[in-house]
Amino acid sequence: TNGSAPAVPSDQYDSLYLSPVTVGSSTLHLDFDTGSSDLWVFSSLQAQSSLVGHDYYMVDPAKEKQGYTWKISYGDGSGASGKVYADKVVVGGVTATAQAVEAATAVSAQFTQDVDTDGLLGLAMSTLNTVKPQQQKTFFDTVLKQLAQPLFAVDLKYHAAGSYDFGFIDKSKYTGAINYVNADTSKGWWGVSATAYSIGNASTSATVSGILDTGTTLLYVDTPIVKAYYAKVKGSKMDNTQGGYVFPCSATLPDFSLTIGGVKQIVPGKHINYSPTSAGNCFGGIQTNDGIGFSILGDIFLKSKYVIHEMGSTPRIGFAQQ
Ligand SMILES: Cc1c(C=O)c(-c2nnc3c4c(C[n+]5cc6c(C)n(C)c(C)c6c(Cl)n5)n(C)c(C)c4cnn23)c(C)n1C
Repeated sequence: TNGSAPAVPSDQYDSLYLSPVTVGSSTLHLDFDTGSSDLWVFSSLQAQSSLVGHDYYMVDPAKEKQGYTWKISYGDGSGASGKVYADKVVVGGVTATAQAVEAATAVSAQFTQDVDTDGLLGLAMSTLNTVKPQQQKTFFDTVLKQLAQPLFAVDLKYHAAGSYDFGFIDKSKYTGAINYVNADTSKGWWGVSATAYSIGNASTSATVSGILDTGTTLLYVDTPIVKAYYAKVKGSKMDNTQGGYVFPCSATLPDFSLTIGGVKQIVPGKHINYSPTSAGNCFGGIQTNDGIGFSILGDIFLKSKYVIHEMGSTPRIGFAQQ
């Protein structure tokens, strides 16, 4: 089988993308996250006050995996925890009959406030799943054998609805060749490395090691690269109150690229204006990875590409131009 689900921006800045998923008998809107490996949902186990505005999973005690718990924290400091159920999960017509569904008993304020997101669906390696006493499989791992091809493809778009394809490559979603590189899955993520970056049409050799992460809004790279980029943006500055580089919203932003597998993967300058700040500037889509330890190729990087994640005998990543 194969299937496709839409990926709809949750707000006008593409802060995150939401996809409809049937969990048990409810349809929830989940944030598909290639940077984590838990499928967790808002649930009837939470206080009613936490559920206002959310769709949520009505737990069925008969489906509980007794004694199983989960607890996850994310790069922005948010987190959630709860209990585990085995239930039917359907994404774009692809069905997992007994998928581990992690029902929240507690979620951090960032999630309660974001009333559109009913949970996350992890698409990294199952080795990062947080369920105890026994790690559970991601949705992709659960359905892998039934897929026509062992892959999913990510088609996030700039200020528009894209899609996630499971089990097939949709030729209508990209132009030109697909450029494949081996993925480094040793740390549980979809890891890639670049051998150069370019700002405008000036290219510089550098090793950039990072992970593809649909769950992260921005593009986080090494500080010297970030400084070199904003040196080309008139009026840009590091604004500690905003927590990153900002610039006048009227500034012209140069294109940025990372060379992966010998091919320049270009991020159009337009995509690097993330959103206006409260202080009348605009917040940059490229920010420093200080404190993270590696680069994170988030939505700002992904939304100009069609990215195939193939879990074959050797995991591979394929990049194509949208
Ligand atoms: C190391 C790292 C990250 C690693 O991932 C990261 C990050 N970047 N976007 C997100 C996340 C998101 C996406 N997300 C980003 C948002 C931004 C930038 N803004 C202003 C809002 C309102 C957002 C919402 Cl609701 N949601 N979600 C839903 C979760 C659980 C995230 C966790 N971390 N995260 C940051 C900020 N940092 C430093």
